[in-house]
Amino acid sequence: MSNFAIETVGLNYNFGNQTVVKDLSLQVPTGSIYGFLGPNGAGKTTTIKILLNLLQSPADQVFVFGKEINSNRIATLKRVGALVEQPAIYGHLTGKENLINRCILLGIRKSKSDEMLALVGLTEAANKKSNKYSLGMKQRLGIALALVSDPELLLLDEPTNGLDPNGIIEVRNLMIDLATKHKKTILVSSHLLAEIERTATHVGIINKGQLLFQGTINELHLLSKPMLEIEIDNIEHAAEFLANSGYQIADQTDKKILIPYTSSKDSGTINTLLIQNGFTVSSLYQQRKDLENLFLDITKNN
Ligand SMILES: Nc1ncnc2c1ncn2[C@@H]1O[C@H](COP(=O)(O)OP(=O)(O)OP(=O)(O)O)[C@@H](O)[C@H]1O
Repeated sequence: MSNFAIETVGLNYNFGNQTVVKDLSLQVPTGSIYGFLGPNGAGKTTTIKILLNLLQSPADQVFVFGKEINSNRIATLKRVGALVEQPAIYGHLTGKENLINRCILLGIRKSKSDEMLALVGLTEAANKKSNKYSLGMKQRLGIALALVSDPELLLLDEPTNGLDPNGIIEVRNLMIDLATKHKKTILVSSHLLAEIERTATHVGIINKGQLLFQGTINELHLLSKPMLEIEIDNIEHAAEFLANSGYQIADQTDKKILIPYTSSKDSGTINTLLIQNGFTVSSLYQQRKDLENLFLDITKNN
């Protein structure tokens, strides 16, 4: 049996004469949180719709749980839950009523609704009309609806899009819980590198329908080394001092010096060293890369 919950083999997909997915070979390990990262229009939603057989792929290019999707549609999709675009919620019903509705539709005992509410942290809001829910609560209800059938695999298309910081944290923690405590495999799409870095164990990066990188989150970090950004006075002397102390200067502006980030302990040591030698350090932090910089790193490394 394949170790991949999802495997695509040279997948191609066109809308008319526009090719939106090109030779895409995804490998999503069972039990992973796979961050599917790419800018708007990269082809993420199209790929997710293909994985759900909402768009039909050519034969023998998409395998879910090791089975070809087109010829095993019903059996495979029974094991998959999804949240694509807006969650299908009846606003005039409470969260619990929405879930009971789904249980009835799927022929599942109604008491499952309480388990799902607890799982996504909505027990207290169970009897509130869902149109009174915050966006984060609505997303969590959407995920609960996708979980009613107890799927092994969850496909979440930009689940934190449009959420406030609290909502983002709620959804993020829920994904981590589902993967670690409930052993779900999760494919989650996003256009934000920082978002994926906080949850994913594995990453696939797509641009213009093509896979640029695929690997573990650690492999991604090796490829795209984080930097320590030091804002400091007397910049020329500080850079010279750091270089003489054995640190590699990766970049320098008139206010900041960048050196490769190693650990928070090393950052502390550098801070102490600079202060003891008479420099004033205004800030010192690990620079976060955005997707654009990551693309540059990947292209350089290839
Ligand atoms: N139904 C459709 N008909 C024609 N073209 C489409 C259709 N759906 C998507 N596209 C085009 O396919 C390309 C990929 O879109 P897709 O929605 O898959 O990207 P995405 O990575 O999910 O981006 P976003 O985050 O903006 O949704 C885009 O150029 C889009 O305009």
